[in-house]
Amino acid sequence: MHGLLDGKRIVVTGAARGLGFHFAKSCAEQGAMVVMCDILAGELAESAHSLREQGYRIEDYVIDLADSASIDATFAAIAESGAIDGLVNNAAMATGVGGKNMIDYDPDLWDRVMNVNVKGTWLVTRAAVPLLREGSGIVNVASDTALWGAPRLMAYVASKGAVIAMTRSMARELGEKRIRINAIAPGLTRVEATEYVPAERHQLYENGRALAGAQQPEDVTGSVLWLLSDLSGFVTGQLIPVNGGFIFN
Ligand SMILES: NC(=O)C1=CN([C@@H]2O[C@H](COP(=O)(O)OP(=O)(O)OC[C@H]3O[C@@H](n4cnc5c(N)ncnc54)[C@H](O)[C@@H]3O)[C@@H](O)[C@H]2O)C=CC1
Ligand SMILES: Cc1ncc2c(c1O)C(=O)OC2
Repeated sequence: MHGLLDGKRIVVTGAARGLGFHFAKSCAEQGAMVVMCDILAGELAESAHSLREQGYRIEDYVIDLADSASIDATFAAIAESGAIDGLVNNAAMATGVGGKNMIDYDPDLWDRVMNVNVKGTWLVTRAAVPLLREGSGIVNVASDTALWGAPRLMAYVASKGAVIAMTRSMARELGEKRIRINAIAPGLTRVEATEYVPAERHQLYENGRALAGAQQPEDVTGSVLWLLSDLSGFVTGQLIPVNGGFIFN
């Protein structure tokens, strides 16, 4: 069996559910050993167990991106079993952060969203870098809402814009270590976290795509696998929208 990620050890944050779970699973299917991290301890244990039952090599760690001590402790534990070959910065506050316009938005929620989505991505990347082998790839999961400016989702949109900009800056620094870092910008994808999104919003996306219709997690995994693999070995600092060709204006 030859997989795109044979023998690589890949860390995926936010892997208990949603897109992160699909990224973890597809990395495992491509031959990787996967380190699944999430704040949801119970769901993480169940998800890791379900993949182990399918014969995959999975480690799982509880982590809180809002707590730098938790991040450093998790990566110290990961380091005990050796180096890593890739990282997917997928965890983010993506649920319960929208629906309010900018006038009514709660400043404390703004702080939490920025803290987890932006600072958390930096702190995780910082903790991972000493463990990453030369040639490794990092994938930051942004969102196409940052490209077209989804309304009533302001803090989230701002946080993803920051992730995109941070990716470009980090690429220049990490290039010195021969580590690549890129971002993807998925469109609205059908997962538990987006079930609350009103039907009209789903319709707007689905009708606005060059490839019309619903976006599933399976539509996003290929881009992550490619960016983690040696096939993208000269690609860094880039943003790849993975949204079926959503038309922005
Ligand atoms: N579903 C969608 O339509 C889209 C999602 N995205 C992005 O994809 C990524 C995954 O989101 P979904 O699967 O949709 O949502 P989700 O809410 O199911 O997944 C997010 C995961 O991150 C974890 N997480 C949240 N806060 C954390 C913290 N402080 N520490 C550690 N883990 C934490 C959650 O427990 C959860 O498992 C996010 O970065 C999201 O912004 C981007 C574009 C579209
Ligand atoms: C929470 C949330 N709500 C709506 C949307 C997204 C999202 O993550 C997204 O990325 O595109 C639209």
